[in-house]
Amino acid sequence: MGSLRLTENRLAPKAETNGKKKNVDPLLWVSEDVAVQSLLNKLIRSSLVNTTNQVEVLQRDPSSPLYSVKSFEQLRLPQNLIAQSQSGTGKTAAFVLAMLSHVDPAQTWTQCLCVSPTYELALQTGKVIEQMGQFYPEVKLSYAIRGNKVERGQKIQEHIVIGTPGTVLDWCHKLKFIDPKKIKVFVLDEADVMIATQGHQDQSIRIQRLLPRDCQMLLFSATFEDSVWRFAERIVPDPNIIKLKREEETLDNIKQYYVLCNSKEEKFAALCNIYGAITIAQAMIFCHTRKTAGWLAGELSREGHQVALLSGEMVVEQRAAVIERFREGKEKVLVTTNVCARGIDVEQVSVVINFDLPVDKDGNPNNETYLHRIGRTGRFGKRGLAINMIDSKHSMNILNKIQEHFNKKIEKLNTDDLDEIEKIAN
Ligand SMILES: Nc1ncnc2c1ncn2[C@@H]1O[C@H](COP(=O)(O)OP(=O)(O)OP(=O)(O)O)[C@@H](O)[C@H]1O
Repeated sequence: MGSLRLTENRLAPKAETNGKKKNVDPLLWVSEDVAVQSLLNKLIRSSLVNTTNQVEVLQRDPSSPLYSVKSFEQLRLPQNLIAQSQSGTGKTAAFVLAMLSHVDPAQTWTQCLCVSPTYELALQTGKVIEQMGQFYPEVKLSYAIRGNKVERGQKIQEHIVIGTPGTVLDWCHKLKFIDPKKIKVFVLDEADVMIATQGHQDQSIRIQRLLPRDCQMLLFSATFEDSVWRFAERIVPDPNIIKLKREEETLDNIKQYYVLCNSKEEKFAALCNIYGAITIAQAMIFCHTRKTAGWLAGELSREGHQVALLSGEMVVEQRAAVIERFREGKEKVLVTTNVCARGIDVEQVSVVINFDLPVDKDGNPNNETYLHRIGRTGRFGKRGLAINMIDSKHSMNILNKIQEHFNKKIEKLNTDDLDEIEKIAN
């Protein structure tokens, strides 16, 4: 039968059945009881039932969805989720699967929307949707990104649309390529930056307001500042929450070091010193401004090192081409700004260098960006190395604050000891 009797006292295991002794695992009983109670609570909270009696009646009715369910999850109701998980742990696969499992390929309109903060990330996530979707060939995907032209007056027939917030909003609202009322799943990737950045926030919320009330909302990121959590919980109705403790945010497989220098030039000399060691695999070097990134890439090239430069002022197609070359291993070192700090997944990156530490517009440490930057290495359990270059008392202070924030020691590294660096980089 499989139905549950929710009013029974299930805390006390029955010791006998038909007069015979039965071995009962008390833990199983307790956990079943918790599940039953949780199911009842959630059904009442969701206004699906009002009383325990009503549940009992429904559970006796074979035509009711409650007839055989043992948990709330088995009802397969769309559940909203705000989920935090460390960098490189597979959040993309999780939300791609959620989208694929909700698509009805017989309906030729967009049913799932995924919004990413950058063009590069939208392309990368689109590739994952294509790869995972190859086992579901009827499901079609479209990219709502700059440059992807759709004829006016048309409706998008693809089931899943991935894009950047401005273009997704245009497609749903101004251009009406998508009917937002038919969306079943809405994903905000890198949700904290989508919420914390003013422009992205306006666009994301305007998209969300166009969606039907029962649309499932999934918000994912490796980091959520406290104020962003509060905001996310306000905009997502009745969310399930997966939250990391602060000390769980940093990954032990990424070893963190700092190098002490006195100036930008000394940092450059130290970088040249370790260049051979860090290019055993691939490396990403982060700078605070486009100007520094351009300068550093130029200086490294003059020293005879082959590097690629990716920064925000390049047109998006150029940026996508640079990432592609880096992903294919044609370039070993990528000098970049925060435009690449989040989400970019290149398995072979074994070293991340913060040529400048990440700071916000007031010069305070940007802990979230630090975590995302170093998370470009150590993907899915691999080992990684993060090196922070310090050139002043001020930057040492910032590093100390980052250490305190994550409660994680960042060790001093001697750049003359190449053997040590090679050992770590390997
Ligand atoms: N179940 C799995 N088995 C093996 N590899 C996996 C699995 N799930 C994900 N991966 C791989 O792990 C890598 C990291 O995954 P992904 O990019 O989704 O991480 P993420 O959690 O979104 O990270 P970030 O916070 O940096 O965006 C990818 O290369 C992906 O292919």
